[in-house]
Amino acid sequence: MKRNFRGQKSGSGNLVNKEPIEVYCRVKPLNNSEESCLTVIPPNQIKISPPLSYFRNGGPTKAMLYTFKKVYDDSTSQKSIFTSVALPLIQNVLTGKNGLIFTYGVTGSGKTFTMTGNGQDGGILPRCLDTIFNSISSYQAKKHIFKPDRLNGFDIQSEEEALADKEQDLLAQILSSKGNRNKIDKKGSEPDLVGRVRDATKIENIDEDNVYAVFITYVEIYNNTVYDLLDDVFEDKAKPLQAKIIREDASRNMYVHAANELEVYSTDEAFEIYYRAQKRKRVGQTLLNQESSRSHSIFTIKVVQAPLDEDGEKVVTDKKTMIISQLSLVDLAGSERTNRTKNTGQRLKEAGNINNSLLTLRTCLELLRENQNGANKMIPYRESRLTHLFKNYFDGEGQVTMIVCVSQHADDYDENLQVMKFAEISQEVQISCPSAVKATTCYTPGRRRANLAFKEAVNSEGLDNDGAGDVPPGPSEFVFNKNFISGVPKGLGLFGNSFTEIPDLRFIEPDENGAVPKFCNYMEENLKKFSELATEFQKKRFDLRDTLMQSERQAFLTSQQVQSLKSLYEKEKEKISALETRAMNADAQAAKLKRKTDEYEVTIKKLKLEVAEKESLLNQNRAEKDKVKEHYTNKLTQTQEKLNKEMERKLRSQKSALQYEMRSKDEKLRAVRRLLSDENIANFENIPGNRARLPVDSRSVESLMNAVDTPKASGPAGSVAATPIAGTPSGVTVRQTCRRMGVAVANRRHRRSRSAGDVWLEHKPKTPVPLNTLMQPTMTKRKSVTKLTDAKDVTEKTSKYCLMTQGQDSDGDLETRLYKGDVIPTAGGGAQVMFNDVEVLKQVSPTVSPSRKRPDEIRRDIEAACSIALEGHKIRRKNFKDEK
Ligand SMILES: Nc1ncnc2c1ncn2[C@@H]1O[C@H](COP(=O)(O)OP(=O)(O)OP(=O)(O)O)[C@@H](O)[C@H]1O
Repeated sequence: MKRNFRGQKSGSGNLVNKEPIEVYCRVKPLNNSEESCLTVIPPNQIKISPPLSYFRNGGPTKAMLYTFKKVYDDSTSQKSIFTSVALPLIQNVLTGKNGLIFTYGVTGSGKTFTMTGNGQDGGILPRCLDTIFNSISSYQAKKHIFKPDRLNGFDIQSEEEALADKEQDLLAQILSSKGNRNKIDKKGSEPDLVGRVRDATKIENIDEDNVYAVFITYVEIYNNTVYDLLDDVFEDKAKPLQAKIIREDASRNMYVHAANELEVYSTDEAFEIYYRAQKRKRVGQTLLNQESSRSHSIFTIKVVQAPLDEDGEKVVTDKKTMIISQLSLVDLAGSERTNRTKNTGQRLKEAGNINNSLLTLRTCLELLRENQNGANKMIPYRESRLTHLFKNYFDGEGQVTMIVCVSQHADDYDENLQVMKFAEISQEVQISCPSAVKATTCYTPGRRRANLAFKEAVNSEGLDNDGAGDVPPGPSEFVFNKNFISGVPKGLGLFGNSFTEIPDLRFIEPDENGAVPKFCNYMEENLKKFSELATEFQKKRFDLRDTLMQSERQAFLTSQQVQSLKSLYEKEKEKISALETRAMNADAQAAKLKRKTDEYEVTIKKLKLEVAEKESLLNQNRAEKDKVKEHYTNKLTQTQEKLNKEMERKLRSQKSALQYEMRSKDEKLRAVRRLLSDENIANFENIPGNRARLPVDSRSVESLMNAVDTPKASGPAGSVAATPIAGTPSGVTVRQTCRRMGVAVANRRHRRSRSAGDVWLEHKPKTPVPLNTLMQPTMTKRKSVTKLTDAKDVTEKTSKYCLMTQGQDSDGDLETRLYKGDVIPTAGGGAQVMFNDVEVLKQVSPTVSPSRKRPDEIRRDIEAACSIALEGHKIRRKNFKDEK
């Protein structure tokens, strides 16, 4: 049964347990007295301390402790590393399990040394080969029994086919001028090979009833491209190197397509090939390593085994019984820091690719670790050829072991820390391990040994192959019959049926019955036929071979096409799934956006409705307002009209009342005048000397009133001449009466002394408007009254009289008038005022244009002023009467 990685996992259900990646650490010895940054704490710990320069530069000072499965100090031999790290994996490989060993570390830390070593002290790789061949040497299949099918599988050929292939191989080797790639030419061997110290380790207990064959492949991943190091193209410098592709076989195992798989029969043969290929490996000189690997190299040892038949003689050609397992030995290129290697150009590009692929490896392991903790992330194996090729291992198709190589050099401190972190991650990754595979056959175990024992017995006792004859021949008898034919080699037996009937001849000496001539005839006839048949067979064989080759080519091409289609399909599938995911995301986003849009639309609708409602409300309000406005405007107009009419009516009535009043006042005044002229003047004149003392220009309130009331009057009172009062700036005129009769006469003799200064009687309205103006009348000594109630106010001490009126002028501005006059005591003990000055204080609004006062307004003002003055006059008259 052909066992393959995937088949083991899914088909047989052999996955029993999970094991973490085994991580070992090897410390490279220091040169001379360099400063070390590592301390090995046996058996499995390592302490990394920052070098002294870090302390000096103020860097981290903490030492870090890392634990591995085992730590090997700088004195550990190659042999002991091989024994504890690689030997278990070889045991696994021989029992059908796969294994992967890779060395990881910074450049120059000893990865290649650990993997390959040198002739005197071989590394893991030569020791693995030695051990495998030591273990299977007694059970090796003849060469070409197993033939690679170039699709990561093997075919089992019959011995004849294997022989034919061998012949062809030899012929090709002879014909090829370039020599034989498998030929071991001791003369041309590597110096390492000549004095090579072999490892004598041998694994016991392998299945003896199987035959084994070993195949090797050797590829490198350089700048993320896979090259076959066993490719003959390398010999021909003119031909460009062929990049190989990584494919998945029918059982979903990854392999390098069209990479040479060479069958090796011994360690020497394997080494010859390995060293020749090793020369092809990209190695370069850097500051940190004279021979620095610029590529990841993968040396794979495939062990193919198939059981022997029931006789323990020949290989069972059923492919299903075949077991294929492999051990991959990976020497990773070292991680590099450009600032240390100072690489440029091609070396820099290589370093970039190396670091990228190592980073992908690290990412894959990190994600694997996360996934086993419950995450479900996609592992980006395809991002690098390295991880892509080992996908199966990480998916649980074999045991994975890592050797972390570290250099103690203080300069490597930083990089060692990174390596340690990677190692820590790796150790936490659990990988499913398939159990040992055993071919399930119905044959008896130990048949090889039994067969061998039988053969030995035959040889020693001279027994016939079939063990017995029908008629045992006598000592001098030779029997030629069917039984004899069955003992003929297979090549002849094949044609047994084509030959003439076998005569049953018995040769007895002497030849009495002429058996010899008969036998000779028979042999001649059959020889002729045999040669004819042989020619025909050969022809048919070649035909068949051609047909087979053609069909194989066809099949190969078809499978290639299928593979490329498959990979295309896979890519497309991936693309489609990515697009689907994107589409789903986009759908989800679109749905989200649609939901939002719907929500917004609903909100907009709501808001629109609200706006419409508010607008209609606003319109209603506006209409109502307009209505109200119109209503009130109408009302206002009506009211205004009404008021106007009312006012006009009132005005008219007031006017008429006023006129009536004026008339009655005039009447009264006239009556007073008459009275005065009839009574007082008569009395006054009766007082001697009075008439003579009457001043010519004396002015009385009465005359003032007359002047205002009847500007042009010329009645019985006598003629009036308008004379401006001297010193009155405003041009206020007072009428000088011609008549002396009835006028209060100022008694100049009684004028009060002015030495003490004038005493003013300020007669002002009850509530004067505060003027706050600078133009205030100068009245140092004054007495302010709002009403003349007491005659003493005028008669005693007062020498000046000032009457203040306030009102609006025609422009609506405030106008204050100060009528000033001298208080002149009258002869009767009273007093009269002689107005000699009018001051007008006007408060003008700058916004209102001035307009002239109408004469009737002026008249009214004077009237008002005079009525106030009259009051005083009345009082005086009364006092006068009282006195009398
Ligand atoms: N354990 C060791 N004992 C003795 N010499 C060693 C040991 N490890 C490494 N060396 C030596 O150190 C040098 C560098 O080692 P090696 O080439 O194996 O490093 P590397 O890690 O493979 O470097 P790169 O990644 O650049 O290929 C070699 O000369 C090698 O012989």
